[in-house]
Amino acid sequence: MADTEHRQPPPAPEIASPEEDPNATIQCSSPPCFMHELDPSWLGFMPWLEVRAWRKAQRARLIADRLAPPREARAVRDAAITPRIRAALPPMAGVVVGFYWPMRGEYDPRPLARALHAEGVQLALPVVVAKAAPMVFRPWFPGARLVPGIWDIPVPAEGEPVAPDLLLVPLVGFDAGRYRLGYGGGYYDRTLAAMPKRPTTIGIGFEQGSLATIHPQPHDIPMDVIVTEGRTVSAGQ
Ligand SMILES: Nc1nc2c(c(=O)[nH]1)N(C=O)[C@@H](CNc1ccc(C(=O)N[C@@H](CCC(=O)O)C(=O)O)cc1)CN2
Ligand SMILES: Nc1ncnc2c1ncn2[C@@H]1O[C@H](COP(=O)(O)OP(=O)(O)OP(=O)(O)O)[C@@H](O)[C@H]1O
Repeated sequence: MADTEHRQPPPAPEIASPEEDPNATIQCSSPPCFMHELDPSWLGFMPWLEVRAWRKAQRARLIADRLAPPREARAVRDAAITPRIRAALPPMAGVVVGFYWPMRGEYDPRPLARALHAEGVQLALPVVVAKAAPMVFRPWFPGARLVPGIWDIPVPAEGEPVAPDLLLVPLVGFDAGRYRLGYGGGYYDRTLAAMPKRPTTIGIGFEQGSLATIHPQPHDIPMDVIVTEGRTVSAGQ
């Protein structure tokens, strides 16, 4: 009877185990999965250990690359950044600004810090007080006594910690989501996560540090604004 034939289950596919016959053709109801052949970064979920290794390689490449131009060319690049930071600053009355003491070819924010100080703005520098812990910010003013901190970066020798309302944050790299690549200590992320009132963050980098993605992780906190010698990128742009 035709009806009964229709109810017959389809013939079982002939599946030979690879041990039996490595050339056997396997019939499946859907194509075999090929996800494992794709670059995990393309899929958007590179595992953390891979991300960490990738970031380490990018840091080394980007730091060497930004130090490559002669000093004069780097000064020209810095000079294009200063007015962009100025334009991105909110009204500064009563605002505490955290900046940084530059190293390894970072944009030099010290002239801007001196100018802001002359305008009555209170400034502060980050201090690593313990490894893998949030940083504190100590007041800075021209002539403040500085001592070597982590990596020999100068930090104010004394002063009660202050809470910045605005942070100038150095970037090694950055991406289209305004996520930041730093030096791999996680210090800014930890500090921002621990601050009761999140300050406005202005990330400062160079165009050579632009990456498609830094493969942001749950701990990565994006910058509010990113300034380079060629662009100012804010939320909603
Ligand atoms: N000019 C400037 N000052 C700054 C910072 C900065 O980025 N620029 N910082 C911004 O954070 C803090 C210092 N940042 C540091 C970041 C990482 C390591 C560190 O020990 N890195 C490890 C690598 C970690 C890893 O890859 O897992 C190392 O080099 O061994 C030290 C200091 C405070 N001062
Ligand atoms: N809020 C946090 N709490 C605990 N660990 C954190 C936090 N933020 C970052 N980390 C850890 O810090 C490490 C480094 O992070 P990441 O690669 O993002 O550093 P980075 O932003 O480039 O460094 P830096 O800010 O020091 O320049 C990671 O192992 C990460 O898990």
